[in-house]
Amino acid sequence: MDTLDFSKAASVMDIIREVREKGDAALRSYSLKFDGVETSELEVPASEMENAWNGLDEELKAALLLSKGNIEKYQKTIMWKQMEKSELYQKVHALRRVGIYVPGGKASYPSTVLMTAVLARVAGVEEIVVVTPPQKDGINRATLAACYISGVDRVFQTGGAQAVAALAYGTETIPRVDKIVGPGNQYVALAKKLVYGDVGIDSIAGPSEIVIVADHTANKEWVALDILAQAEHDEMARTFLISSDEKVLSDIEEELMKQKLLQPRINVIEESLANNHYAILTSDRAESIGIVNLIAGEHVSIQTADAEDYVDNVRTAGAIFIGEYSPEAIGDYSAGPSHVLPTSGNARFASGLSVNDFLRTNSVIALSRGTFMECAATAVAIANEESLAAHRDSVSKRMGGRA
Ligand SMILES: NC(=O)c1ccc[n+]([C@@H]2O[C@H](COP(=O)([O-])OP(=O)(O)OC[C@H]3O[C@@H](n4cnc5c(N)ncnc54)[C@H](O)[C@@H]3O)[C@@H](O)[C@H]2O)c1
Ligand SMILES: N[C@H](CO)Cc1c[nH]c[nH+]1
Ligand SMILES: [Zn+2]
Repeated sequence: MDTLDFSKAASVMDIIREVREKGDAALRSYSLKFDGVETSELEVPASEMENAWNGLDEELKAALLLSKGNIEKYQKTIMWKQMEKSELYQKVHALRRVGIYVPGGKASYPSTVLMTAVLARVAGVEEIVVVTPPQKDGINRATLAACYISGVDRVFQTGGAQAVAALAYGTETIPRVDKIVGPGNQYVALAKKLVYGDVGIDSIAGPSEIVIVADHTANKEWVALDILAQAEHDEMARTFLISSDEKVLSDIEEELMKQKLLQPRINVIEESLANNHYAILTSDRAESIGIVNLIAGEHVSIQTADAEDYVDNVRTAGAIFIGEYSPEAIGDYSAGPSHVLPTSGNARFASGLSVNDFLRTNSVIALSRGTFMECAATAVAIANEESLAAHRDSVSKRMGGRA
């Protein structure tokens, strides 16, 4: 399901062009325009990261460290391994410099720092640069503290499409990176799409989404809160509730209307629910699974008696949360896998961010004469078919060996 708003693409293109032409001056002027903040200094001094960490209360410090530990543990288990050298093998390299977009428009996201920078560190990236929107009272303390414990090298206060352009092309102050990762709103997502090719990107991780399948065994209050937890991110956040039981749908919808009134971010929630919430009645389990796969949502949460059975059938999801004790919010903060996940149907072809996004590979071809001879005649035949005589001769001359 395509949900990027392309009517914004022209203005995003203008922003990118302006940053390429005017560099830091353009960043300052956009910060004033979109964030209402004067940014005479674009870089946050490294000492502020350490000070922020030292000033954090002990409970939050412990929480961030535990989350970091779980992220590291999980990412180490899934990291590509270096193959043994042989005649044909694949070599794994860490990227040299990466840029991380940490959102900061409607909320602060220290968790996103952990869910991105820790992965880059595990991969062995040499330099990690963070960009995040400027704030009137300075960058959020917990975000800076998370940068400190995650091993971020430099933090710049600039957000939106302009920050993505700065990372893609470099400015006087912000270094050009090899790859940009991290989630953001529509402007960020469109900018990443536009600069791709000049720089690597992870995937389009835009406004949050959840697809919940529930049956009569689901706890309606918990499900309602799971819906609200995504709706509170953004007016554009999309939430889907699927059930083959009409009463389950109506009970949960009723609970949702009650629960939303207790939420401090009610304004964002109401707009998100009004425009982007769907309650879908299906005829049976098979139809529910079909719809889940069609939506290809960022998060799929299964809260049914037979939740385990869904794992093999749900093929398109950023991440799958099985059972009532795997709420999506636990994945946002502390389970281990990154919460940076593909949105807008991108789960049809993209995966969630992992340590392997910070690696690249190249194949190595180091043939002995014997192995060369095994494939030489094939190469000559195909080169002839392609009428590429120099290719043919490059192989055939070697077939006779050195004089
Ligand atoms: N998919 C994921 O993995 C994931 C994870 C965390 C957050 N998110 C999503 O990230 C998003 C964060 O959005 P946010 O808005 O809070 O922060 P953000 O940092 O993504 O966007 C804020 C920036 O948007 C730019 N902007 C705002 N209005 C603009 C305009 N009219 N024209 C041009 N630029 C404009 C400004 O530069 C501002 O600094 C949410 O949609 C949330 O759901 C997704
Ligand atoms: N649910 C978001 C991804 O869509 C990630 C997040 C960060 N903090 C809270 N939630
Ligand atoms: Zn969330």
